[in-house]
Amino acid sequence: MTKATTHGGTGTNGGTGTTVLSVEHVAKRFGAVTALRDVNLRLRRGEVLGLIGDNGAGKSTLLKILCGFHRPDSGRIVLNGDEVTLKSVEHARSLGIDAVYQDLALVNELTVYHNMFLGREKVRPTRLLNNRAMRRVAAEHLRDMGVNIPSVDVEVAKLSGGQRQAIAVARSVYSDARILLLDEPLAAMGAKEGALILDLVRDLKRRGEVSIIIIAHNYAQVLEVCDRVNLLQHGEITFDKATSDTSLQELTDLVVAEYRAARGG
Ligand SMILES: Nc1ncnc2c1ncn2[C@@H]1O[C@H](COP(=O)(O)OP(=O)(O)OP(=O)(O)O)[C@@H](O)[C@H]1O
Repeated sequence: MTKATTHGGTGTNGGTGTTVLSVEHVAKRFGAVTALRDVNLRLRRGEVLGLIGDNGAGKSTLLKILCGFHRPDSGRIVLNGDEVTLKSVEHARSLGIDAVYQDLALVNELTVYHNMFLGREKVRPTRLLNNRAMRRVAAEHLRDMGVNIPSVDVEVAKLSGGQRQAIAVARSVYSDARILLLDEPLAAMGAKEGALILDLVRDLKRRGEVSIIIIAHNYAQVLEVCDRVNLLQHGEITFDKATSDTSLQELTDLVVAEYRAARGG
């Protein structure tokens, strides 16, 4: 397939956003497996970037590099104009990059408000907050973000997958995350739950403070919520367009072409 990568092109998210994060020639191998060959990607301020690609294309590996979990073998990561070496998940978080995974790292047995503060003490000291204050702050923040849950006193285990996901996203935003990485946030969710997350992403987009990379397999949802879409194929970004310049048909055709090429047809 012809590469259509146009990094830094216009026509995305108004075309004016400052680049907050760039990935330059990033490669990563796991033993004999080359997960990422030569990835180049840009994320602009306030932008929602959809990352699509077949199973095993390297999407999760890329996100894990960006959240400090994996180190790239080569290449550069530039954050707000400065090259950074992300040493750990905590380090990336301290720089404002936070990932929300399917398993979410919420503690099911704890209440919503405890979870809101869990493990985030380094970012925003909460030692001085007593339980009552934590409940109040958590409730205010969730309300402010439009996350509707019955009460911050309920155990996370009692909430739906969509509500749990929303709390994990709200927690990242509360911890001052400026770049959110969402790995298949809509997978295994019903239409109603998925809509909750899509609404939350739209709301964050409206505020314009947070930039988001979202891995998704449902192209219709990608087109609905993202400003731009990048396709990762065999460890490289091979397609980069504003969602307004592409279509469900084009994205589907790309993936079908890849499938046919892999089958030798
Ligand atoms: N920790 C690891 N050790 C060895 N190989 C790995 C590891 N993580 C990923 N890989 C391999 O790297 C390649 C890319 O995997 P990755 O999970 O990044 O793909 P993906 O695009 O997220 O796929 P999916 O959509 O199925 O989640 C695959 O071949 C995978 O088996």
